[in-house]
Amino acid sequence: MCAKPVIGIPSDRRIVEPHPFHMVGEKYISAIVDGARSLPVLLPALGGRLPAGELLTAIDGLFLTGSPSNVEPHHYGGSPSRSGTLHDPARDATTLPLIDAALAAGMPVFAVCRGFQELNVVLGGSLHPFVHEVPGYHVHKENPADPLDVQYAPAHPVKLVEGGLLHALAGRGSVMVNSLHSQGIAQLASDVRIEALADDGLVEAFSVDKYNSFALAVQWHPEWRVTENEFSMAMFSAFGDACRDFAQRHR
Ligand SMILES: N[C@@H](CCC(=O)NCCCC(=O)O)C(=O)O
Repeated sequence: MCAKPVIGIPSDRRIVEPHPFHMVGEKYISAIVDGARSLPVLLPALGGRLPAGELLTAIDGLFLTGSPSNVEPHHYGGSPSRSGTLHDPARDATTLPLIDAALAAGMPVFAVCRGFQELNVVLGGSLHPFVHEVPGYHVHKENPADPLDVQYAPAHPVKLVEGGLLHALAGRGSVMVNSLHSQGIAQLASDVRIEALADDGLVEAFSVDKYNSFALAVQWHPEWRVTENEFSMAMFSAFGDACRDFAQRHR
């Protein structure tokens, strides 16, 4: 039986008074175990203290999670954030170079929510910090006062673009997705394939073909109760298979 691929999950750096911790939400870890059928390895948010090339030698795939923190706007030429915006510079300093190196190495990459936004920034795109304040766009963020089951419940449909990976995995042209984000794509990166659009026209998923590997980013949260959602399981299973193939070719 072939060994399971090892999938790196970069951590957030958060202060649990008075100490800094590096952490990943359990639902992301579970989705790699149960959906991708792979071994999750949490990567510390140490930035340049652990060069991206070194980290990549230990993994067969890269999974970028969501986070309440925003990518700092200086990474995409954006205006300074409003005061009180939560940032995580240690995560930015870790994930942005790591994504670039993983793509260049042809390593499979799967990105969710903040991870979706990071991938767009790495590939030259930009973000709206408050997409609901942009004329024409709907409110895409959750109500944090709601119970988690409500926050992560299906919130709006997305149109899956025919000929794309998600359309093939879903076997249909539209799915309902959850929605827990304030930021959204302003300028979509170049050389990517739009995979899904919200009914207000916001890009909700894209893939990257030019590196001849699995590189998929979605704005919603397929990790939420992954085993209960056939489409989510199909995404994580396809990602795990791509990582398995990468491991066999590179280990
Ligand atoms: N901060 C960004 C990204 C939002 C995001 O990832 N939300 C999920 C946080 C909780 C979780 O990990 O599920 C934005 O506001 O757009």
